[in-house]
Formats: sequence, structure tokens, C-alpha cells
Amino acid sequence: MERLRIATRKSPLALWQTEHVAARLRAAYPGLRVELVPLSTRGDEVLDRSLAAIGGKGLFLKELEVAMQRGEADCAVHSLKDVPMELEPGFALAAILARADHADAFISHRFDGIDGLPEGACVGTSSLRRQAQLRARRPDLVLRDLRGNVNTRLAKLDAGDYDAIVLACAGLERLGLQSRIRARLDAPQWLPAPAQGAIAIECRDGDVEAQGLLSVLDDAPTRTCVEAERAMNRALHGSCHVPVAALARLEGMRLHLQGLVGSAGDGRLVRAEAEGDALSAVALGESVAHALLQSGAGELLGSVAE
Ligand SMILES: NCc1[nH]cc(CCC(=O)O)c1CC(=O)O
Repeated sequence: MERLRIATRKSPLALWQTEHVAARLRAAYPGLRVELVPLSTRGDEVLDRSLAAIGGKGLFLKELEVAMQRGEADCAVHSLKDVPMELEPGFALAAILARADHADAFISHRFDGIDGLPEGACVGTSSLRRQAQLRARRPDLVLRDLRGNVNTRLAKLDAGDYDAIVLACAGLERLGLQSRIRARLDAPQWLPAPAQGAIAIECRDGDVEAQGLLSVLDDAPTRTCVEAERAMNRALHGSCHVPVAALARLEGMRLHLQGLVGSAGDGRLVRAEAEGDALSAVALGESVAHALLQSGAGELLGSVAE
């Protein structure tokens, strides 16, 4: 292969992530011509409705997958947390890069953290997962929708529309905006989205040449962790209609997984955790999903699925 074309969304974060992948590929293969194919997706264009209302997370992938199907791109770079649990048939994840910071960040001009917010303060986030965890901790807060790319969301905070917002640390760091982080929201109390902080490269299943080339960027420990987190979400039939959070940590060959299912409406949270062998990441994810359902998560999943 002499040339590799990488499809990407056009947001500053997506472009940063794809440039990062391109730079690593150029370093690994000095003779390879790596080109970016920037595309707009429906998820980027429709900003006035929630993702759940316009069809879920696959919306950030569709146009990129079409470009691969048409032979206009050889692979696509995604934030793995935006990749649906079931890929479209004919596609595969050729590489999952070493994870950056997995945590969410609390961002505010005047306040130090969730617990420091005054009664009735207004927090911006459109993520049901973030809303559910905020509600559980501070039932008095007013939660308002906030969509758009990272820079747009920060601009709305700066304009005074919200007292605080919640974003992923990884995205802020990649854009050189880590000085905006007032507090990290940490486990076990606060959990991130499954696979948050991990970048994935998708290609056509069976494109052995591209898969072989891209496999040098795969990070096995990250893959193990996100496999457990995504297996848990899949077993819960997770989508962006349901607040699901998960975090796996690997110590040697032991894998530890914490998960939660919430209700964005009333702040109920169900939590579960388990530990297992790193070689059985999927089974561990499924067992935590099972434990969540046993603890009453089914009721929460059912109440939002209708
Ligand atoms: N939902 C958009 C999105 N997808 C991935 C990231 C952050 C980067 C990552 O998780 O790798 C973000 C922004 C955010 O949630 O603040």
C-alpha cells in the first residue's frame, strides 16, 4: 500500500485525532502517503435536536462508512465512545489506540466542583449519562441541553448561558484546553462513557492490507478495557436513549469493571462492579450487566425505552 486515505469528521477534535493517527502512521511507515478525507456527518449538522431524537450515535459514522464503501477512503478515525456497540456489517475496528484520560471534567468560571455549586445552579449537558449522575448527586440543579463541538460548548459557557458544563478531559487536552478543567470527575463516584478517551480506527472488514498496516497502532490493554465496557453496554442494549456509564481498569492480568445505569429524569442510579481475568473481558462486561439488571436496572432501562 502506497497511499492511505483516512475519512474524518471536520470538528476541531475529530481533525486533531485524525492528524494524530496520520502522524503516527507516517512515523511507522516513512514511505506511506497518508491523506485526510474530511466529511460532514448528519450528527454534526443537526444541532437543534438531541442525538437520541435524530437516530443515535451511528449518525457520526454513516457518511464516513459510505466513503469507505465507495472506495473514497481506506479507513476512518472515531472517538470510540461515539461508535455504536454493533458496527455496521462489513466493517471492523482495525486498531484502538492507547487511551488518554478517561475522566469527565467539570468546567466553570466561578465554581470549583459539583458540590460547590449554589442551590438551583444551571449546568449544561445533553448527555443523559451526565444528567443522571448530576441529578443523583444534586437534585436541585437545573440541567439544560448543550450540544455542538467542544469549542461551541465552551463559548456558550463563556457567554454566561450556564454556571458550569461537563466535558471529557481527553477532548480538552487534545485541543490544548486543559487549563479549562476546574475538577476531574472521578470514579468510583462518577463514571465516564464506555470507551471514553479511546480513539478507534475503522476499516472495511476483510481489507487485510489496511488492517495489517493499522494494527501497529493497536494498544492491547486499552482494547481489553474497552471490550469489557462495551460488552456491558451491549448486554444492556445500551444506546444514547439510556444513561449507561462504565470504567474498566487493568492491573496485570486482573480486570476490574464498574458500571452504572441511571435515569436522567429522577436521578436514580444502579451500580455494580466485578473483577475477572483479562482474557475474559467480554464475559466480565456481561456479568456486570447481569448484576445491574438484578439490582433493578431493568426498570430504568424499560422506563426510558418506551
Ligand atoms: N460526544 C462527543 C465526544 N466524543 C468524544 C469526546 C471526547 C474525546 C474522547 O472521549 O475520546 C467528545 C466530547 C466530550 O464528550 O466532551
